[in-house]
Amino acid sequence: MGIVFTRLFSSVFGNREARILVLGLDNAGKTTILYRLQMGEVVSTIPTIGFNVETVQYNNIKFQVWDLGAFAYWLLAFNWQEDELKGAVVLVYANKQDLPGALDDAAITESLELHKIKSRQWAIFKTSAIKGEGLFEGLDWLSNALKSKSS
Ligand SMILES: Nc1nc2c(ncn2[C@@H]2O[C@H](COP(=O)(O)OP(=O)(O)OP(=O)(O)O)[C@@H](O)[C@H]2O)c(=O)[nH]1
Ligand SMILES: [Mg+2]
Repeated sequence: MGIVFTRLFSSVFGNREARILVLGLDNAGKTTILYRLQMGEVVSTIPTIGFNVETVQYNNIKFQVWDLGAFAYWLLAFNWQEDELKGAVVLVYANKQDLPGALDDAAITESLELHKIKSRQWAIFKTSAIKGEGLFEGLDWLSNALKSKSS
């Protein structure tokens, strides 16, 4: 897995490429979000075994999205090097906002201690992958953050 993350983004014929590593608790909605972004539809999912890699083109940026199941995440944790994520920006989706009792963005910021991140750009967006809400707002932020870094 090591070589996969060596290049976070590069220019390809005027379009940019970025890699997104999707991390989250089991059942959080990672795979649903991935397919919602890619196809604009809700697909039924089963727990991810291994990983999914899909490409999402948005705002002139081609995002290669790595959605890891628990085992792939475990493998990665032992294999990745710090500098492979150097310069990475952090986008947090506070998903399942359509469910009663979902934590809002302020509560999640506090529990993940996002406010303590000083060395990277980060942002949090409330989303409902089922309803298709908030996801592209997050990608807008991400593409602007990547553009401002590389200009
Ligand atoms: N109500 C609600 N359900 C959601 C939302 N997003 C995902 N789900 C449901 O949550 C369940 C788990 O979604 P997945 O996308 O498989 O979650 P995952 O994070 O990929 O799970 P693992 O692969 O097991 O780590 C599925 O039944 C989804 O339909 C959401 O925004 N709202
Ligand atoms: Mg999954």
